[in-house]
Amino acid sequence: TACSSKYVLSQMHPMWQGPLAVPGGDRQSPIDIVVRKSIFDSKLKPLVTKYDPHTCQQIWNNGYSFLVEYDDTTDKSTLQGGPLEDKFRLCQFHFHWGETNAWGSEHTVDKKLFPAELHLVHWNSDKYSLFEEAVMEDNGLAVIGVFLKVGKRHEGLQKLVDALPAIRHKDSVVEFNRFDPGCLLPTNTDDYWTYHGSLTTPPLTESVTWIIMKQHIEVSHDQLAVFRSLLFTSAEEDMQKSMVNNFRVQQPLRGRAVRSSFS
Ligand SMILES: NS(=O)(=O)c1nnc(N(Cc2cn(-c3ccccc3)nn2)Cc2cn([C@@H]3O[C@H](CO)[C@@H](O)[C@H](O)[C@H]3O)nn2)s1
Ligand SMILES: [Zn+2]
Repeated sequence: TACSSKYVLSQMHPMWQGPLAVPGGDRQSPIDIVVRKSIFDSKLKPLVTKYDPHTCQQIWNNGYSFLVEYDDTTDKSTLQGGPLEDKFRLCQFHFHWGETNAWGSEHTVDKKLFPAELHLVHWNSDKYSLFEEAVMEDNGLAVIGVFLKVGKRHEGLQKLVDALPAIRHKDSVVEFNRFDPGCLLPTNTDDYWTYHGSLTTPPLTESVTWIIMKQHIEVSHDQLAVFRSLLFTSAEEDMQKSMVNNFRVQQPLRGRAVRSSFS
């Protein structure tokens, strides 16, 4: 019977059927970026990222995505500049993707969907001493979003892709070191959109300065297919569900301005 064989279903994870909008939330993410309504701000500076590959610690499947976690006990891997006043520490990066290449990103540009989106999560280490503190504050977090397109193979990503079979199930972890997240940024990091929003997974706190790169990166069809071989479910569960469509539905702009660093 179905319950005895471990067959794989690709379906919306209950989490994403969760709160469509946080009650009273007026700066929720993700959003559609309407290019012609974005406002050029000449005061926006280039991003300054200083990532130390040695602070990379582990890669794990948290049941929503897979996270590459960094040692954020010192200012070794940081982000500053751009729209930011303070220095922010990298704590992790992860991705969101679809079950096909037709969709998967959380943000869109003039409604254009991308097959996947990378998020590099940082917290304000000038003002707070722990992620848990920063995540509750207006200016606590900064997340860089990078769109992925299907094209040529991404050599830097392959090391990460090769580690995924070891973390197929929820809560599996493997040691992962010496990975430079800078290799996942596009060549041009001067052109971006920025707006004030929220985490796109619970607790959905409205503490994120979003920095969405205008330039995408390319990964191969096969590399994305390995993302889809991950499972939402743990090894013990009977019904294995493939980890796909792990993106949140888009949220109302509520009058927020989206600024661009380029005209
Ligand atoms: N789609 S996205 O908008 O970008 C993101 N969506 N969620 C993200 N994270 C998960 C998360 C955890 N918490 C949280 C809030 C209050 C108390 C405890 C945890 N909020 N968001 C970001 C994230 C943080 N972490 C790790 O959380 C630990 C505390 O649980 C902390 O000690 C580590 O330093 C840090 O790395 N993992 N993920 S991002
Ligand atoms: Zn994310």
